[in-house]
Amino acid sequence: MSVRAPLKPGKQTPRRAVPEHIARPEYVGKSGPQPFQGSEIKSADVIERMRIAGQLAADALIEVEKAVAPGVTTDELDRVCHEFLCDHGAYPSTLGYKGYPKSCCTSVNEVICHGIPDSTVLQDGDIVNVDITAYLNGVHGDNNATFLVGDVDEEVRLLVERTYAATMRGIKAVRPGRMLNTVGRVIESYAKRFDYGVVRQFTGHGIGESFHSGLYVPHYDNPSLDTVIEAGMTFTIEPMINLGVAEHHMWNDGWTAVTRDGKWTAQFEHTLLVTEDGFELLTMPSGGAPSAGTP
Ligand SMILES: COc1cccc(Cn2ccc3cc(C(=O)NO)cnc32)c1
Ligand SMILES: [Co+2]
Ligand SMILES: [Co+2]
Ligand SMILES: [Co+2]
Repeated sequence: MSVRAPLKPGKQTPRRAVPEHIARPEYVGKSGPQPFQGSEIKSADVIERMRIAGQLAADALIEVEKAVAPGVTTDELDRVCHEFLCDHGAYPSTLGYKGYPKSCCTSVNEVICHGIPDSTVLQDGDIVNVDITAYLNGVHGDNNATFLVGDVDEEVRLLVERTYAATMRGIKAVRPGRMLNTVGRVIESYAKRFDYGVVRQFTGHGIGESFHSGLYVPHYDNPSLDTVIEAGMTFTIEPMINLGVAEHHMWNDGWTAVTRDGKWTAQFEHTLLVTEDGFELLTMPSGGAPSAGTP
């Protein structure tokens, strides 16, 4: 296995501008918590708008995937994401969200989530998760994928492949009337086959006119979760699965979570709608084939 030194924060570029005509989410320019007021059951109109925002977020992820290569900085990935979303009239939801400074999250190797794009240069053998949320016509679409950078070790490649498989197993368990805990139970039981750590601190979430609603979607078995899945709900499933322990610690940038033991981690995310007989993925690209990790 190529010995890659542990990651350290790089240098950040100044905040990117968003054209004035592009509508901002309610939290931009505001500090402090923005309490969620909506309903978890979305109207047909919100759902239709989420289909469009979700497809754009998925297309943005594919555009960024094309830029992933050894020698490319994570800030370059942020530029590609930012320009793609703005060119299509969307606001990058993470920019200014709780003060977050960039238009996507780029989480390399042992970074679990919320890695900040910077001067970090991707190296052959790395993995990088890119998390993109598009805000368009008043609604958010949130997705992420973990990409291989050049030639990745078998153990790490298997982690990525199995994390995608675990994500899809969790998604396929969604249907109205089921307990929401079913999602976490199937994800965790699959990950445990390989002795992987399933992150507990960060969960999936309700999403729609708000980036995060009050709904939490754990990716582990939590028998005390008494939420029943209902048609019309829209939420993300975004498990973070580690080669080693599930625990994390935070960098002192206040955003970046890394694995406690320094072992590498992978993640995939979709935004989905609960339908009368199951689910509909809202973050499918316009070209049809979803982004990386799909064997
Ligand atoms: C204040 O504390 C924190 C710490 C970390 C992150 C943030 C805020 N934030 C920034 C980007 C981001 C993305 C998601 C997301 O759902 N990805 O799938 C969630 N939160 C996010 C705040
Ligand atoms: Co996330
Ligand atoms: Co996301
Ligand atoms: Co999310």
